[in-house]
Amino acid sequence: MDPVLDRIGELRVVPVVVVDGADEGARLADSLVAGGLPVAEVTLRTPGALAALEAVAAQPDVLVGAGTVVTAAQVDQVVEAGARFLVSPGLFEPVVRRAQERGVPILPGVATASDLMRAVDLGLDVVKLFPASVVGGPAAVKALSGPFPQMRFMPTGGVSAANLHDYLALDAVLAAGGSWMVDRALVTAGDWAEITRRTREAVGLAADPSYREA
Ligand SMILES: O=C(O)C(=O)C[C@H](O)[C@H](O)COP(=O)(O)O
Repeated sequence: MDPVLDRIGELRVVPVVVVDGADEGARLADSLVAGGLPVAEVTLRTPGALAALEAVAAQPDVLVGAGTVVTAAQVDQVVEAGARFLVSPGLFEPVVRRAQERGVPILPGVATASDLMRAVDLGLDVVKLFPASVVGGPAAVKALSGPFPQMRFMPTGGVSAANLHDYLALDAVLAAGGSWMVDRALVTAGDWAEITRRTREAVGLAADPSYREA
């Protein structure tokens, strides 16, 4: 597997963040490092998302990716801003192919077996399951893994501290993604301490081996 995806698999949890501008990006990076989870998927959902991405990328300890990448042009923009992995809500071939041309791993969103067939055809071995809770949660991962035993998933959408273990217990799950640690309201309120607390809690949950026995 790609070394960046391997690293995501070691970290097991990927905070999905909505941050706007370099200042929020830098503070976010510090908060995640303080919480022991040096990885972020910076979504392209704010006017200052690229500046935020660059600020996170400037923190050498943090593995930064870009989320909500929906066009091939955005692939170029985020790679140039320093993104080391890309995440897309769906599977759109021009986006996947551009990422492959740029040599940056991409996790496109899948929700059906047909999406997975296209992912396999594109040579992918890790995908995002999105929106995970809506398409069936851990049961959907299990069911979709049947015909695609080599595929690994990053369920995202509706993941929280309350259900993280249900996903991480599955062998097919590389890591789980979600915004619960970095709620947008906490960012706008400047409550970086709460972001660090939630991040640390997620790290603790991911490190707790009890879910393996469930
Ligand atoms: O737009 C994208 O590319 C995304 O990455 C979507 C996010 O993964 C989800 O919006 C996170 O879902 P929640 O954790 O339920 O907030």
